[in-house]
Amino acid sequence: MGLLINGKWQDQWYTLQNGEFVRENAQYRHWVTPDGQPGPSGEGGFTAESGRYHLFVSLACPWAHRTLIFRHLKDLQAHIGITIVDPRMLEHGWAFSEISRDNPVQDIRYLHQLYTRAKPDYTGRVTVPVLWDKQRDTIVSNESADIIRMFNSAFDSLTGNDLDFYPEALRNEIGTINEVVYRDFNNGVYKAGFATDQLIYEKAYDRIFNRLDAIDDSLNTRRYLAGNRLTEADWRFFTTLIRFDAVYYSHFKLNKQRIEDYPNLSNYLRALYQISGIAGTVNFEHIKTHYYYSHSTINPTQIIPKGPDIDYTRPHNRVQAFSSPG
Ligand SMILES: N[C@@H](CCC(=O)N[C@@H](CS)C(=O)NCC(=O)O)C(=O)O
Repeated sequence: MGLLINGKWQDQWYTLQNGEFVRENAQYRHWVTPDGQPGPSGEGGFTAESGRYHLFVSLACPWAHRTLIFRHLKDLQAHIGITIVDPRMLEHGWAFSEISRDNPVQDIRYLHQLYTRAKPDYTGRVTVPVLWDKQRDTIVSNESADIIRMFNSAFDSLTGNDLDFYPEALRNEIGTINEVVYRDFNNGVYKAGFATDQLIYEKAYDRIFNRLDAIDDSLNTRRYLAGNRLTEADWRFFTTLIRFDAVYYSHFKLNKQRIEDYPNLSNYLRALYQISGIAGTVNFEHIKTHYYYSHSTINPTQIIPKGPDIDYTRPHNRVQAFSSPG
Protein backbone atom coordinates (compact mmCIF):
# COMPACT_ATOMS: atom_id res chain seq x y z
CA MET A 1 0.00 0.00 0.00
CA GLY A 2 1.49 3.32 -0.95
CA LEU A 3 1.58 6.19 -3.39
CA LEU A 4 3.77 7.98 -5.93
CA ILE A 5 5.54 11.19 -4.99
CA ASN A 6 7.20 12.92 -7.96
CA GLY A 7 7.24 9.60 -9.76
CA LYS A 8 8.85 7.68 -6.85
CA TRP A 9 6.93 4.88 -5.13
CA GLN A 10 6.58 5.26 -1.34
CA ASP A 11 5.22 2.39 0.72
CA GLN A 12 2.89 3.93 3.30
CA TRP A 13 -0.63 3.52 4.71
CA TYR A 14 -3.25 6.22 4.15
CA THR A 15 -2.67 9.55 5.85
CA LEU A 16 -5.89 10.22 7.77
CA GLN A 17 -7.25 13.64 8.67
CA ASN A 18 -7.96 13.61 12.41
CA GLY A 19 -8.83 9.93 12.29
CA GLU A 20 -10.91 10.23 9.13
CA PHE A 21 -10.18 8.70 5.71
CA VAL A 22 -10.54 11.28 2.93
CA ARG A 23 -10.57 9.93 -0.61
CA GLU A 24 -8.29 11.62 -3.13
CA ASN A 25 -9.88 12.87 -6.36
CA ALA A 26 -8.98 10.97 -9.53
CA GLN A 27 -6.48 12.91 -11.67
CA TYR A 28 -7.22 11.57 -15.17
CA ARG A 29 -10.57 12.81 -16.37
CA HIS A 30 -10.46 12.61 -20.17
CA TRP A 31 -13.34 11.04 -22.09
CA VAL A 32 -13.65 8.61 -24.95
CA THR A 33 -16.30 10.00 -27.29
CA PRO A 34 -17.76 8.75 -30.60
CA ASP A 35 -15.86 11.34 -32.67
CA GLY A 36 -12.96 12.30 -30.40
CA GLN A 37 -14.51 15.60 -29.33
CA PRO A 38 -13.63 16.50 -25.72
CA GLY A 39 -16.11 15.20 -23.11
CA PRO A 40 -17.30 17.02 -19.99
CA SER A 41 -13.70 17.30 -18.70
CA GLY A 42 -10.13 16.86 -19.93
CA GLU A 43 -8.81 16.87 -23.50
CA GLY A 44 -10.24 15.57 -26.76
CA GLY A 45 -8.66 13.10 -29.15
CA PHE A 46 -9.92 9.86 -27.59
CA THR A 47 -12.16 8.50 -30.33
CA ALA A 48 -14.17 5.34 -29.64
CA GLU A 49 -12.39 2.59 -31.60
CA SER A 50 -12.33 -1.16 -31.28
CA GLY A 51 -9.16 -2.56 -29.66
CA ARG A 52 -7.67 0.83 -28.81
CA TYR A 53 -8.50 0.96 -25.09
CA HIS A 54 -7.66 -1.41 -22.25
CA LEU A 55 -9.00 -1.63 -18.70
CA PHE A 56 -6.81 -2.38 -15.69
CA VAL A 57 -9.04 -3.65 -12.89
CA SER A 58 -9.09 -5.48 -9.61
CA LEU A 59 -11.94 -7.96 -9.20
CA ALA A 60 -11.90 -7.00 -5.52
CA CYS A 61 -12.48 -3.30 -5.99
CA PRO A 62 -16.06 -1.98 -5.96
CA TRP A 63 -15.14 1.00 -8.18
CA ALA A 64 -13.40 -1.17 -10.77
CA HIS A 65 -16.30 -3.62 -10.58
CA ARG A 66 -18.66 -0.94 -11.95
CA THR A 67 -16.56 -0.71 -15.12
CA LEU A 68 -16.54 -4.49 -15.57
CA ILE A 69 -20.33 -4.56 -15.25
CA PHE A 70 -20.74 -1.84 -17.90
CA ARG A 71 -18.22 -3.53 -20.20
CA HIS A 72 -20.46 -6.58 -19.98
CA LEU A 73 -23.88 -4.84 -20.18
CA LYS A 74 -22.80 -2.84 -23.20
CA ASP A 75 -21.20 -5.77 -25.11
CA LEU A 76 -17.75 -4.22 -25.04
CA GLN A 77 -15.77 -7.41 -24.29
CA ALA A 78 -14.56 -7.78 -27.88
CA HIS A 79 -13.56 -4.11 -28.09
CA ILE A 80 -11.92 -3.35 -24.73
CA GLY A 81 -9.43 -5.82 -23.21
CA ILE A 82 -8.84 -6.21 -19.48
CA THR A 83 -5.94 -6.97 -17.18
CA ILE A 84 -6.77 -8.16 -13.67
CA VAL A 85 -4.34 -7.27 -10.87
CA ASP A 86 -3.42 -9.59 -8.02
CA PRO A 87 -5.94 -9.18 -5.17
CA ARG A 88 -3.13 -8.85 -2.62
CA MET A 89 -2.16 -5.19 -2.57
CA LEU A 90 1.02 -5.07 -0.52
CA GLU A 91 4.22 -2.97 -0.34
CA HIS A 92 4.33 -2.29 -4.09
CA GLY A 93 0.63 -1.50 -4.34
CA TRP A 94 -1.37 -3.21 -7.08
CA ALA A 95 0.79 -5.77 -8.88
CA PHE A 96 0.47 -8.01 -11.92
CA SER A 97 0.77 -11.71 -11.38
CA GLU A 98 0.69 -14.67 -13.70
CA ILE A 99 -3.06 -14.13 -14.14
CA SER A 100 -2.28 -10.91 -15.98
CA ARG A 101 -0.13 -12.19 -18.84
CA ASP A 102 -2.57 -10.46 -21.16
CA ASN A 103 -1.10 -7.09 -20.24
CA PRO A 104 -0.66 -5.04 -23.43
CA VAL A 105 1.90 -2.82 -21.70
CA GLN A 106 5.05 -4.93 -21.55
CA ASP A 107 7.77 -4.98 -18.89
CA ILE A 108 5.76 -3.66 -16.00
CA ARG A 109 5.17 -5.53 -12.77
CA TYR A 110 3.30 -2.92 -10.80
CA LEU A 111 0.40 -0.63 -11.59
CA HIS A 112 2.43 2.38 -10.41
CA GLN A 113 4.69 1.81 -13.44
CA LEU A 114 1.69 2.41 -15.67
CA TYR A 115 1.04 5.72 -13.93
CA THR A 116 4.67 6.87 -14.33
CA ARG A 117 4.65 5.73 -17.94
CA ALA A 118 1.78 8.17 -18.52
CA LYS A 119 3.42 10.88 -16.36
CA PRO A 120 6.98 10.32 -15.10
CA ASP A 121 6.61 12.77 -12.18
CA TYR A 122 3.09 11.67 -11.14
CA THR A 123 2.20 12.41 -7.52
CA GLY A 124 -0.81 10.72 -5.99
CA ARG A 125 -2.49 7.43 -5.30
CA VAL A 126 -2.28 4.60 -7.77
CA THR A 127 -5.80 3.27 -8.11
CA VAL A 128 -7.90 0.91 -10.18
CA PRO A 129 -9.75 1.13 -12.48
CA VAL A 130 -7.53 2.63 -15.18
CA LEU A 131 -8.72 3.09 -18.76
CA TRP A 132 -5.55 3.00 -20.88
CA ASP A 133 -5.14 4.25 -24.45
CA LYS A 134 -2.77 1.90 -26.28
CA GLN A 135 -2.45 4.31 -29.19
CA ARG A 136 -1.39 7.39 -27.22
CA ASP A 137 0.26 5.30 -24.49
CA THR A 138 -1.48 7.16 -21.72
CA ILE A 139 -4.28 7.07 -19.16
CA VAL A 140 -7.65 8.28 -20.40
CA SER A 141 -9.38 8.06 -17.04
CA ASN A 142 -8.94 6.65 -13.57
CA GLU A 143 -12.43 7.65 -12.44
CA SER A 144 -14.97 4.82 -12.52
CA ALA A 145 -17.96 7.19 -12.45
CA ASP A 146 -16.78 8.70 -15.76
CA ILE A 147 -15.70 5.39 -17.32
CA ILE A 148 -19.17 3.85 -16.89
CA ARG A 149 -20.75 6.87 -18.58
CA MET A 150 -18.34 6.56 -21.53
CA PHE A 151 -19.15 2.87 -21.79
CA ASN A 152 -22.86 3.65 -21.58
CA SER A 153 -22.88 5.50 -24.91
CA ALA A 154 -19.54 6.23 -26.63
CA PHE A 155 -19.18 2.85 -28.35
CA ASP A 156 -22.85 2.33 -29.32
CA SER A 157 -22.29 2.57 -33.06
CA LEU A 158 -19.52 -0.06 -32.84
CA THR A 159 -21.51 -2.53 -30.75
CA GLY A 160 -25.06 -1.76 -31.88
CA ASN A 161 -25.99 -1.94 -28.19
CA ASP A 162 -28.00 1.14 -27.28
CA LEU A 163 -29.16 0.15 -23.81
CA ASP A 164 -29.15 3.35 -21.78
CA PHE A 165 -28.43 3.32 -18.06
CA TYR A 166 -28.22 7.12 -17.85
CA PRO A 167 -31.42 8.27 -19.56
CA GLU A 168 -31.83 11.98 -20.09
CA ALA A 169 -35.19 12.16 -18.29
CA LEU A 170 -33.81 10.61 -15.10
CA ARG A 171 -30.45 12.40 -14.90
CA ASN A 172 -31.37 14.77 -12.07
CA GLU A 173 -32.86 11.96 -10.02
CA ILE A 174 -29.85 9.70 -10.70
CA GLY A 175 -27.48 12.52 -9.70
CA THR A 176 -29.25 13.03 -6.38
CA ILE A 177 -29.25 9.28 -5.61
CA ASN A 178 -25.59 8.88 -6.62
CA GLU A 179 -24.54 11.71 -4.33
CA VAL A 180 -26.09 10.32 -1.15
CA VAL A 181 -25.27 6.70 -1.96
CA TYR A 182 -21.62 7.66 -2.55
CA ARG A 183 -21.39 9.77 0.60
CA ASP A 184 -23.21 7.45 2.99
CA PHE A 185 -22.52 4.03 1.52
CA ASN A 186 -19.92 3.54 -1.28
CA ASN A 187 -17.40 5.81 0.42
CA GLY A 188 -19.07 5.54 3.84
CA VAL A 189 -17.99 1.93 4.35
CA TYR A 190 -14.34 3.02 3.93
CA LYS A 191 -14.85 5.94 6.33
CA ALA A 192 -16.08 3.47 8.94
CA GLY A 193 -13.49 0.79 8.20
CA PHE A 194 -10.41 3.01 8.05
CA ALA A 195 -11.39 5.31 10.96
CA THR A 196 -8.92 5.55 13.81
CA ASP A 197 -11.29 7.64 15.90
CA GLN A 198 -14.33 6.12 17.66
CA LEU A 199 -16.69 9.01 16.94
CA ILE A 200 -15.74 9.19 13.26
CA TYR A 201 -16.40 5.45 12.96
CA GLU A 202 -19.76 5.70 14.75
CA LYS A 203 -20.86 8.63 12.59
CA ALA A 204 -20.10 6.67 9.41
CA TYR A 205 -21.77 3.55 10.86
CA ASP A 206 -24.97 5.45 11.67
CA ARG A 207 -25.09 7.09 8.25
CA ILE A 208 -24.69 3.73 6.53
CA PHE A 209 -27.48 1.98 8.40
CA ASN A 210 -29.82 5.00 8.24
CA ARG A 211 -29.28 5.10 4.49
CA LEU A 212 -29.84 1.34 4.13
CA ASP A 213 -33.05 1.57 6.19
CA ALA A 214 -34.32 4.40 3.97
CA ILE A 215 -33.47 2.59 0.74
CA ASP A 216 -34.99 -0.65 2.01
CA ASP A 217 -38.23 1.30 2.64
CA SER A 218 -38.14 2.98 -0.76
CA LEU A 219 -37.77 -0.40 -2.46
CA ASN A 220 -41.28 -1.26 -1.22
CA THR A 221 -42.71 1.01 -3.88
CA ARG A 222 -39.84 1.31 -6.35
CA ARG A 223 -38.42 -1.61 -8.24
CA TYR A 224 -35.08 0.19 -8.73
CA LEU A 225 -33.44 3.18 -7.08
CA ALA A 226 -34.66 5.69 -9.67
CA GLY A 227 -38.14 4.13 -10.13
CA ASN A 228 -39.14 1.40 -12.53
CA ARG A 229 -36.05 1.62 -14.71
CA LEU A 230 -32.66 0.02 -14.05
CA THR A 231 -30.01 2.75 -14.17
CA GLU A 232 -26.36 3.40 -13.35
CA ALA A 233 -27.48 4.35 -9.83
CA ASP A 234 -28.37 0.69 -9.19
CA TRP A 235 -25.05 -0.60 -10.50
CA ARG A 236 -23.06 1.91 -8.44
CA PHE A 237 -25.03 0.76 -5.37
CA PHE A 238 -24.75 -2.93 -6.26
CA THR A 239 -20.94 -3.21 -6.12
CA THR A 240 -20.85 -2.08 -2.48
CA LEU A 241 -23.97 -4.06 -1.58
CA ILE A 242 -22.57 -7.37 -2.87
CA ARG A 243 -19.38 -6.93 -0.78
CA PHE A 244 -21.23 -6.02 2.40
CA ASP A 245 -22.00 -9.34 4.06
CA ALA A 246 -18.72 -10.98 2.98
CA VAL A 247 -16.40 -8.13 3.95
CA TYR A 248 -17.73 -4.83 5.25
CA TYR A 249 -19.96 -6.40 7.93
CA SER A 250 -16.95 -7.87 9.73
CA HIS A 251 -13.73 -6.33 8.35
CA PHE A 252 -15.07 -2.75 8.49
CA LYS A 253 -17.09 -3.42 11.71
CA LEU A 254 -20.48 -2.71 10.13
CA ASN A 255 -22.22 -5.38 12.13
CA LYS A 256 -25.62 -3.89 12.94
CA GLN A 257 -27.18 -6.20 10.41
CA ARG A 258 -26.42 -7.94 7.14
CA ILE A 259 -27.94 -7.12 3.74
CA GLU A 260 -29.46 -10.61 4.02
CA ASP A 261 -31.52 -9.33 6.96
CA TYR A 262 -33.21 -6.54 4.98
CA PRO A 263 -36.41 -7.77 3.33
CA ASN A 264 -36.25 -5.61 0.20
CA LEU A 265 -32.53 -5.06 -0.15
CA SER A 266 -31.74 -8.75 -0.02
CA ASN A 267 -34.25 -9.53 -2.78
CA TYR A 268 -33.16 -6.51 -4.85
CA LEU A 269 -29.50 -7.57 -4.53
CA ARG A 270 -30.27 -11.10 -5.75
CA ALA A 271 -32.36 -9.70 -8.62
CA LEU A 272 -29.38 -7.64 -9.86
CA TYR A 273 -26.93 -10.50 -9.29
CA GLN A 274 -29.13 -12.80 -11.39
CA ILE A 275 -29.21 -10.50 -14.44
CA SER A 276 -27.47 -12.35 -17.25
CA GLY A 277 -23.67 -12.18 -17.02
CA ILE A 278 -23.48 -10.22 -13.76
CA ALA A 279 -22.57 -13.19 -11.53
CA GLY A 280 -19.53 -13.66 -13.78
CA THR A 281 -18.24 -10.23 -12.73
CA VAL A 282 -18.40 -11.11 -9.01
CA ASN A 283 -15.40 -12.94 -7.56
CA PHE A 284 -15.66 -13.49 -3.81
CA GLU A 285 -12.23 -15.06 -3.61
CA HIS A 286 -10.58 -11.89 -4.90
CA ILE A 287 -12.91 -9.72 -2.82
CA LYS A 288 -12.20 -11.44 0.49
CA THR A 289 -8.49 -11.95 -0.20
CA HIS A 290 -7.95 -8.32 -1.08
CA TYR A 291 -9.48 -6.76 2.00
CA TYR A 292 -8.47 -9.27 4.67
CA TYR A 293 -4.97 -9.87 3.32
CA SER A 294 -3.99 -6.34 2.24
CA HIS A 295 -5.25 -4.22 5.12
CA SER A 296 -2.71 -5.36 7.65
CA THR A 297 -3.42 -2.42 9.96
CA ILE A 298 -6.97 -3.78 10.35
CA ASN A 299 -6.26 -7.53 10.08
CA PRO A 300 -2.57 -8.14 10.93
CA THR A 301 -2.92 -11.96 10.90
CA GLN A 302 -4.02 -11.86 7.25
CA ILE A 303 -6.42 -14.72 7.95
CA ILE A 304 -9.19 -14.74 5.36
CA PRO A 305 -12.61 -15.80 6.71
CA LYS A 306 -14.11 -18.92 5.14
CA GLY A 307 -17.69 -17.69 5.11
CA PRO A 308 -20.26 -16.44 4.74
CA ASP A 309 -22.19 -19.03 2.83
CA ILE A 310 -24.86 -17.06 0.98
CA ASP A 311 -26.58 -18.32 -2.14
CA TYR A 312 -27.22 -15.30 -4.37
CA THR A 313 -28.78 -17.54 -7.00
CA ARG A 314 -31.82 -18.47 -4.90
CA PRO A 315 -35.13 -16.96 -5.97
CA HIS A 316 -36.04 -13.32 -5.32
CA ASN A 317 -39.46 -11.67 -5.21
CA ARG A 318 -38.83 -8.52 -7.25
CA VAL A 319 -40.63 -9.50 -10.44
CA GLN A 320 -43.66 -10.75 -8.54
CA ALA A 321 -43.72 -7.67 -6.30
CA PHE A 322 -43.85 -5.33 -9.29
CA SER A 323 -46.07 -7.17 -11.76
CA SER A 324 -49.42 -5.45 -12.06
CA PRO A 325 -52.39 -7.31 -10.56
CA GLY A 326 -54.78 -9.16 -12.81
N1 LIG B 1 -12.34 7.51 -7.65
C1 LIG B 1 -11.82 6.26 -7.97
C2 LIG B 1 -11.50 5.46 -6.72
C3 LIG B 1 -10.82 4.18 -7.05
C4 LIG B 1 -10.17 3.53 -5.82
O1 LIG B 1 -10.07 4.14 -4.75
N2 LIG B 1 -9.73 2.27 -5.98
C5 LIG B 1 -9.07 1.58 -4.89
C6 LIG B 1 -9.36 0.10 -4.87
S1 LIG B 1 -10.99 -0.28 -4.35
C7 LIG B 1 -7.57 1.66 -5.06
O2 LIG B 1 -7.06 1.36 -6.12
N3 LIG B 1 -6.89 2.02 -3.98
C8 LIG B 1 -5.46 2.04 -3.94
C9 LIG B 1 -4.97 3.19 -3.11
O3 LIG B 1 -5.76 4.05 -2.71
O4 LIG B 1 -3.79 3.22 -2.88
C10 LIG B 1 -12.84 5.56 -8.85
O5 LIG B 1 -14.01 5.47 -8.48
O6 LIG B 1 -12.46 5.13 -9.92
